[in-house]
Amino acid sequence: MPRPKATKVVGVLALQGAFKEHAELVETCVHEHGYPITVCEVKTREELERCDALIIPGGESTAISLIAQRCGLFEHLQKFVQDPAKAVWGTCAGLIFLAREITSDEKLIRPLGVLHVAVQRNAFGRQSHSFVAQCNFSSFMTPNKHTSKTGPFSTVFIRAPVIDRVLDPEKVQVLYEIDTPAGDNLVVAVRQSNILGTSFHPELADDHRFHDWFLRDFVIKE
Ligand SMILES: NC(=O)CC[C@H](N)C(=O)O
Repeated sequence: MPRPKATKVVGVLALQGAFKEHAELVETCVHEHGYPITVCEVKTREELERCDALIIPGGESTAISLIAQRCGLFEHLQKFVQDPAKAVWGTCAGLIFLAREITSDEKLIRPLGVLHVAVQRNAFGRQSHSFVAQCNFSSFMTPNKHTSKTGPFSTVFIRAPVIDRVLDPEKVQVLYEIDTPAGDNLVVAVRQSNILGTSFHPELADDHRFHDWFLRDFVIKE
């Protein structure tokens, strides 16, 4: 069935990881604000080709990369993420998969290489070192004037990477850093034009403000 012209298709790469949670939060935003958006899971080239935007979820970057190569999707994903007309968001393993360089275990994973950053996997330690930080994203996240929720965002970090180095500061904007007890500032969110990368998992919070901002600023561009 032909879709109305203005409708955008947001795909969630569904090879491995927390793709259902992302799709649910996109649905919640669409339901609440009536955006002209449909969401679909992406496992094949045909599904990818229908999309205007792609979310690459957290999970295991080695698995996502391997499955993408084995099922023949890797080259199509590479082409998609390099297209400036497409919106792209990688969370956690998705960020690693988008990166140009991986500074740890680099032989295990072939990244898409589009985001001009070097990332370090598992930068905060093991699964048991997972944590939730209260982050205030108001410096970059334009508020939705139709929602009343404000204040810090409960931000989930699970075996999260950090952005060790920005390889091209002209292209990549640092959006957010967190402070460690040791006094370091670690980069955990960046933007490169139409591409967003976050170390953390907004899809695991009971809060859809991050998804709502991505849909407004990257997909609909209102
Ligand atoms: N929560 C996550 O996505 C973890 C990412 C995982 N540490 C990896 O390297 O892929």
